[in-house]
Amino acid sequence: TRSSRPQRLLSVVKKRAAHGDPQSVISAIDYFCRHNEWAMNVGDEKGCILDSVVSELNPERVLELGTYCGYSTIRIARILPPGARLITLEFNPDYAAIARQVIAWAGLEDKVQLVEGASEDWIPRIKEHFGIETFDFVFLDHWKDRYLPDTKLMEECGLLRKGTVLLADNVICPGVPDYLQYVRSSPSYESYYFKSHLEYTQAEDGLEKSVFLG
Ligand SMILES: Nc1ncnc2c1ncn2CCOCCNC(=O)c1cc(-c2ccc(F)cc2)cc(O)c1O
Ligand SMILES: [Mg+2]
Repeated sequence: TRSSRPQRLLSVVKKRAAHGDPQSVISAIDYFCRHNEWAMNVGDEKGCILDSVVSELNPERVLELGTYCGYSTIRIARILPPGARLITLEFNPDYAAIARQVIAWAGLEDKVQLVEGASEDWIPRIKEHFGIETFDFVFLDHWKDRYLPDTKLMEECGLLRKGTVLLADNVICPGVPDYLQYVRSSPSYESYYFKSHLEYTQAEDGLEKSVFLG
């Protein structure tokens, strides 16, 4: 049967990117998705905004919701300080299997822990399972109707501290209206919208950066 889109992405990475070179993996994926076949990676334009938010924060403990093929996982992991750790949750086992190989090809497996399962099942177990108190940075890029309930769940589970930064992808396209309304009106968050475009297209999209105030 025909290969899957994630399988085609992995084969492009193995053919075009240098093993152990995260930037070449990022460039190979972006070239393929722009010129051959669109895929739902955060992409190069929003990816540069992601890079700037992460490098300004220098987070030690990072959570990513929604791994897909690991594109944003390696964008984040490649600029983390030594000793920093990224936990990424992926629901789809086929995506997870591809993401593990993409992360390994980039040589970043020591900084990344990929966990398979639904965010709502894993978020309440992160503290005791990973021995983590709170996260410094959370990247939301999973089911758009899970952004809000999972943010409230992270609050309830004490995974956020004063200053924790949430960065949400796709706040315009596909859109997360309930999440946006919450972080922009809640006194517990200071929010900022980075206007950009949907990956590899000219459609509007953007990232919402929200600082938890405790
Ligand atoms: N751990 C977990 N717990 C729960 N659920 C989980 C999970 N891990 C994964 N999932 C499942 C969902 O994963 C993928 C979510 N991402 C998107 O759907 C997405 C869609 C578009 C898009 C598509 C079509 C258009 F026309 C225009 C835009 C663009 C994007 O940038 C997107 O990120
Ligand atoms: Mg996305």
